[in-house]
Amino acid sequence: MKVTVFGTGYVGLVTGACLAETGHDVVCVDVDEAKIAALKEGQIPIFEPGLDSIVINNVESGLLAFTTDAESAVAHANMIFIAVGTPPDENGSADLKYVLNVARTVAQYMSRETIIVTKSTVPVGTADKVSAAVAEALQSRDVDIPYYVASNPEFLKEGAAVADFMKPDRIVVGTDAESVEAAMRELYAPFNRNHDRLKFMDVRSAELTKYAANAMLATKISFINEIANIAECVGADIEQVRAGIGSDPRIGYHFIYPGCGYGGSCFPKDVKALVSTASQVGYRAPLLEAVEEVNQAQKSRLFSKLSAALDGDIAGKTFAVWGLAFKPKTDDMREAPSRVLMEAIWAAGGRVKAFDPEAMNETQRIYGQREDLQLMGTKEACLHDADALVICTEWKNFWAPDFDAIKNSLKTPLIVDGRNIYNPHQMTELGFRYIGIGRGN
Ligand SMILES: NC(=O)c1ccc[n+]([C@@H]2O[C@H](COP(=O)([O-])OP(=O)(O)OC[C@H]3O[C@@H](n4cnc5c(N)ncnc54)[C@H](O)[C@@H]3O)[C@@H](O)[C@H]2O)c1
Ligand SMILES: O=c1ccn([C@@H]2O[C@H](COP(=O)(O)OP(=O)(O)O[C@H]3O[C@H](CO)[C@@H](O)[C@H](O)[C@H]3O)[C@@H](O)[C@H]2O)c(=O)[nH]1
Repeated sequence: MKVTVFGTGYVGLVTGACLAETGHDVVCVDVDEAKIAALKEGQIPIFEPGLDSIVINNVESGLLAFTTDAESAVAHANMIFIAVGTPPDENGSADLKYVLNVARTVAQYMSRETIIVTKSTVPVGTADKVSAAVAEALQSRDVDIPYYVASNPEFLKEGAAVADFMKPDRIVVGTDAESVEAAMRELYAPFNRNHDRLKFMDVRSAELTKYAANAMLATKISFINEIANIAECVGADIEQVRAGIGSDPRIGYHFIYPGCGYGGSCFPKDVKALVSTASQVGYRAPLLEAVEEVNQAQKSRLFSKLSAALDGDIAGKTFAVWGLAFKPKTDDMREAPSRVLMEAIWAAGGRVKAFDPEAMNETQRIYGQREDLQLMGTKEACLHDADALVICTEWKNFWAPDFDAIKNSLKTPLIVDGRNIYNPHQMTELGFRYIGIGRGN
């Protein structure tokens, strides 16, 4: 099938590349000229495992093309995906300006019956707004072209985006139109072979399903972080508690890893947006408000622990920071806990030597040159003459380091571990002062 995708970020690029990989004929369009120029050259603007090869192969085979020309992109297909950003506005609601701009652009150029599919994460009722924007633009052109607006929220995780898209747990489609259902079945047939993963529902339910999924996952994380904080106060080890509760299949092991708070471009903004949606219809959502509040506090705990371990004496000291991305296998630093930690260290007069396997360029882009931040080429290089090591992201490469070398390099053998990747007893035996999350210290 011919498909057009607006937006070449994490979702748009992965959607376009994965649809092309299964034989669809895809054009991806973006307003960012530099990004499109780079993609045309085979340069992938984000680090996402497996993405570069499917983009390059499908561009070569002619099934995937990139453009900034919206008119030709709309002419390419009568199934058009909107996969642009929905950042929070000043009230925490999702800002729909990019989504509605695309809707108007599509209406400006479309010449035949068109299915417009919202893949961006959008609040309940957005399909109606998209529909109204299209209707208005068509009216101002004085044309009457039939169109449908469907919802098809995306559930991929960064760092596993290609794998998630290729093997989805479910594909949610909100539509009331049988013809749209048939088109979506055809589009997703390659992803739907052994089990029927397609879940058709009404548009509002599809829009809410996306927020409900993210809010549920964020709730699990804030829940375990709160239990971790209680564990600290009562001298229990959250890792043993986690194993104890996760073995109950009603609870499960997924998304109950305690840490330094959830980050990324989705959970923080989507929980806030759902709280905002609820409040707009007169419902206060105290559980979701608490999920957000616990997470904010959790992100500050690494610095509090570091500062407490040094009796508040941060000024003039240097700290090795391992892991800058908000999670492993990505270079994305949006809402990353590492940023809260580093900014607190700097505010207190400390310095940072940092390493991340993929997010060094992104860190440089965000913070530029500053004399209290040194980006080091290896994790070992951060340690020399540092007053402590702080771990923000659980990259696999950090799990089994040479502990003797760490001890020899650090000025004091202090490790603050925001992801609980080491064994506290072993660390004590090795002579470290080891502070984890929810581990009785
Ligand atoms: N990042 C994720 O893991 C993820 C997963 C599921 C859902 N989502 C949702 O998907 C949406 C997109 O997220 P993302 O992370 O891919 O965003 P992103 O910021 O990485 O990319 C958005 C892209 O849209 C482009 N754009 C903006 N206006 C445009 C226009 N008028 N025409 C064409 N392109 C335009 C931007 O230039 C940018 O390249 C958001 O609603 C997000 O919540 C994200
Ligand atoms: O047990 C856990 C699991 C995750 N996290 C943190 O939670 C954040 C988000 O992680 P993850 O969900 O793996 O990454 P995202 O790429 O943000 O993906 C989420 O957000 C996407 C955008 O909406 C959705 O599509 C995905 O289904 C949803 O998992 C990261 O900071 C993780 O460190 C924890 O602290 N503990």
